[in-house]
Amino acid sequence: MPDRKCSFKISLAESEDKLIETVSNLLRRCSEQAKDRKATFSIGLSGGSLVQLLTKALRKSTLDTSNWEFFFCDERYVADDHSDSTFCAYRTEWLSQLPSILDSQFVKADTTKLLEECAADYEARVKVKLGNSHSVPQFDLLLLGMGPDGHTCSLFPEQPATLEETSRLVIPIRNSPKPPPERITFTLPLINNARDVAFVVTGASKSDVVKRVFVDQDKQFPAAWVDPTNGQLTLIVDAGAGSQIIS
Ligand SMILES: O=C1O[C@H](COP(=O)(O)O)[C@@H](O)[C@H](O)[C@H]1O
Repeated sequence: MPDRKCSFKISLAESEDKLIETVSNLLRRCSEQAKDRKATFSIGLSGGSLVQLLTKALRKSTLDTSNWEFFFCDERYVADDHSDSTFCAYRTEWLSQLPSILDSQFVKADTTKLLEECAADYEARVKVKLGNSHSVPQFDLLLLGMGPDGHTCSLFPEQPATLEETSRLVIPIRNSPKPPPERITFTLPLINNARDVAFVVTGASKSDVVKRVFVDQDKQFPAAWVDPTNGQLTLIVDAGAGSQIIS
């Protein structure tokens, strides 16, 4: 098996309840560690299936989220109230289910700007919020999903040049193979500078790609490029997604 720079842990959950508990425990550990360092806990969110799972994990936990700041690892380039918007998905869920989380805790992209500007502006917002002491800001935690094609954030296998980005931390995406076609996404320098990065992947249809990404580390899949330089990588899977990695 190829080497990783980071420490890597797999959590296989036998039921949805166990998976949600595992995500809650991760949130507790990372937010408590952040408390020792600074006033806020910075967490980058992904969309898709993670929205429901994270909502359940936060509801189950008794965590005080008042000092948490929620960013978006990728965002679809649509209006804030569009059904494809990841911000809209979280806001809609959390308004009713987690009303203590305020709109002001979301650091979201301004999708009224032109796509290029939207990406550059979001990078600037991340830098301002997380401080400029490091040339690449450091998130406390990034929660990532992975598609059946091995994409993560909006880094797709059909667009390998996006994996070579070394200077920009947030880039525009055009012609995304998965709709909607226009998006913005964190790039590898920002992702791999996080303290903790966790993939949450569910469903038997992803079992093959889970093995190819996390066991074989097959670099044709963008998710296989996630390897936090000084951080912890965690894979949280259910029995379906993890069925080919159980030894
Ligand atoms: O389009 C996206 O897909 C991925 C994976 O979504 P899932 O529903 O298969 O979990 C998601 O992580 C990303 O944020 C989103 O923009």
